[in-house]
Order: sequence, then C-alpha cells, then structure tokens
Amino acid sequence: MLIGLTGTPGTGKTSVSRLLEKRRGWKVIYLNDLIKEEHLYTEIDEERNAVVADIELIRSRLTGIINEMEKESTNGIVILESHLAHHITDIAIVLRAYPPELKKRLEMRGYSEEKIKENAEAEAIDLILAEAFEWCDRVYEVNTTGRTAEETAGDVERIIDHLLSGKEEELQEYTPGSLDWIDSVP
Ligand SMILES: Nc1ncnc2c1ncn2[C@@H]1O[C@H](COP(=O)(O)OP(=O)(O)O)[C@@H](O)[C@H]1O
Repeated sequence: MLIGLTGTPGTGKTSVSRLLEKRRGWKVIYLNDLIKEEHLYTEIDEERNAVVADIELIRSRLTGIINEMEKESTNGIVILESHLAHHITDIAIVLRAYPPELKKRLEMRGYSEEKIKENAEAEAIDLILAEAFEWCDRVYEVNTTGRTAEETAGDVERIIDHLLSGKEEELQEYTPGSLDWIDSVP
C-alpha cells in the first residue's frame, strides 16, 4: 500500500518518516532527494533555490521502485515522503503546524525570512490540504502543533494501521477541515 506523507516544509514529514522506518520497518521514498539525484525536474528556479518537479516523469520513475519496495516492506507499506507526495498517491496524510510554530521550526533550520514567510502563508491558507483534496481519494490531517515528532509519528502509525486493518471508520479524529489558521500570519 502506497501512502503519501505530505505537508508544508517544516511540518515534520522527514522526522516522522525516519521514526517509522526504524520502528515499523516500513520503506520510505524521500521523494525530494530522488528528484534531485535523478534530475526528475524540468528546470531550476535559481531565485527560489528550488527545482520545478516533473510530475509525469516522477510518476513513471516511481512505478517500478514502488512495486519493488512494497515486496520488501513490512505489511507492504511504502511511504512517499514529500510536500509533492499528494500529486502522486491516492492516499495522503497531511501534516499541519500552526504557522507561528512552523515559523519557529523553519527559523531553527536556517530558512531565509522570505522562505519562512512563504511557507507560513501557504500553511495558513491550507494550500497543501486543498491540493490533496484535489488529487487524492483519501485525505487524513494530523495537527502536529504542540506535539513532539514521536507523538506525530504515533498519529501517522495509527492511521496506517487502521488503513491496513480496514478500520478507517475509526479515524474520525483525522478528518480534515477542523483547522482555521487564516488569520494566524502576522
Ligand atoms: N510534532 C512534531 N512533529 C514533527 N516534527 C516536529 C514536531 N514538533 C517539532 N518538530 C520539529 O520540526 C522539524 C520538522 O523538520 P522535518 O522533519 O525536516 O520537516 P519536513 O520534512 O516536513 O520539512 C524537526 O526539527 C522536528 O524535530
């Protein structure tokens, strides 16, 4: 089963993925690294120090990788980790962080003022969540605010375990739409 773990940069996708790899033996594809390593992009945006991902190229490259990894992974779970994951997967778990807290996390990571502002504003308007609704069949939302990476990993683990056991009806607490942070960016 392929699960997209998405969310604005700084919400904790990488931290959570590393914890779940260790704890559960689930395979993780760190998509942003793969995009750069294998040039799965159309151009480099020098100004924003970012690349413009080629989603079609990524999709075709991932097909073979995912089939292989599902065979090797515990329970056949493959996590696609990236703020782009929801463009690829049918199931998306969207990590959220209250923008003022997100800003602090990104400051700790040495992001520029401009990139911090851009990401905090994207988080405030639910940008990734809205995209996930557009692209995915099933979307779950995990609020990481005021919690540790360990606790968030526990939330993601609980969602995946319920998907594996077919008990999605017990995942109401992760139903998207309860967060309204539109006025949270100073
Ligand atoms: N509840 C939480 N869940 C995940 N990460 C958290 C949480 N609280 C604080 N953090 C911290 O926020 C940062 C998230 O960074 P990272 O995992 O690289 O995010 P992303 O991969 O989404 O850009 C890490 O330093 C992590 O320790």
